[in-house]
Amino acid sequence: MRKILTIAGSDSIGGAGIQADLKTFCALGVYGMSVITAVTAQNTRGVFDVRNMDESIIKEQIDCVFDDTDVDALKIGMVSTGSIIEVIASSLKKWKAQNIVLDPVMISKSGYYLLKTDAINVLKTKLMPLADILTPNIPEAELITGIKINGIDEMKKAAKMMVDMGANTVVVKGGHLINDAADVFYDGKELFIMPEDKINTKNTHGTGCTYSAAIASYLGKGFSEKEAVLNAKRYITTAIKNSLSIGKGVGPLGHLIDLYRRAGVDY
Ligand SMILES: Nc1ncnc2c1ncn2[C@@H]1O[C@H](COP(=O)(O)OP(=O)(O)O)[C@@H](O)[C@H]1O
Ligand SMILES: Cc1ncc(COP(=O)(O)O)c(N)n1
Repeated sequence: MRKILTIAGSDSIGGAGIQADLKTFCALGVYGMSVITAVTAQNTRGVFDVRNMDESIIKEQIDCVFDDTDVDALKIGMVSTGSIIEVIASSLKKWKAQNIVLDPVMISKSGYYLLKTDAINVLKTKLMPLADILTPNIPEAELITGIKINGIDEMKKAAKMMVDMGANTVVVKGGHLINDAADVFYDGKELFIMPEDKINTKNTHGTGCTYSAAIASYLGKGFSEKEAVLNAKRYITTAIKNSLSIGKGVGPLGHLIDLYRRAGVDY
């Protein structure tokens, strides 16, 4: 069985972060492992408090995992501060980690700053070059590149800019577009659009987390970057179509293993 690691924050309501990632790993038939960077007190209505783990326990969690077993792929989600980013970057280099997906989580759907603004530069210089695939949403791509993104043309431009800045493959996610949910893939050579209609639901808590966890799962199973992203796009679309009206706000996605089998999602 392929072994996939998530390095991310905990979400008490179970829709985003570590919890979304482990549910995705389970549904996609891979073995999930976790390094917790922060504990958030949040629900479907918002993030109410955050405690970052200290750097030493983050480093020790990473060392414990890599010292004990191979890691076929990993994803990085919420990393709040520059010093947390630095410890993760140096640990991943030390263990020669491969198949790294970086979801540059910055602001939650409810508007909470999960990454300190002064840490964006550290993320750009220390983590972006280590990642095989970077998956910013539109506001994150705007903060990384400094350009305003209103549609597909600017998503393409931003993807190219991020590759020029040292990213390897970039997927700019279009979940924040008004009437569309197309994503842009660019690996420095091939650029293509993954078209998708916008699903009419308010329950999209943890879409970015789930998508990056699915990409990591498929990379770990040995799919090419392009195939991993295309398969993950089918997974996230199915999970949003089957999202759950749990809680009083933005509800979570449906990670139901039988559902993906029935939808023909490739294991
Ligand atoms: N309402 C929706 N209908 C269909 N796909 C969506 C919808 N919302 C988000 N997505 C898709 O979910 C994935 C995550 O995107 P996004 O929501 O932009 O990420 P984030 O959670 O980081 O803001 C992308 O593939 C995006 O196109
Ligand atoms: C621990 C954690 N990680 C990531 C997100 C982003 O998810 P979303 O953009 O759906 O709020 C979150 N809310 N909480």
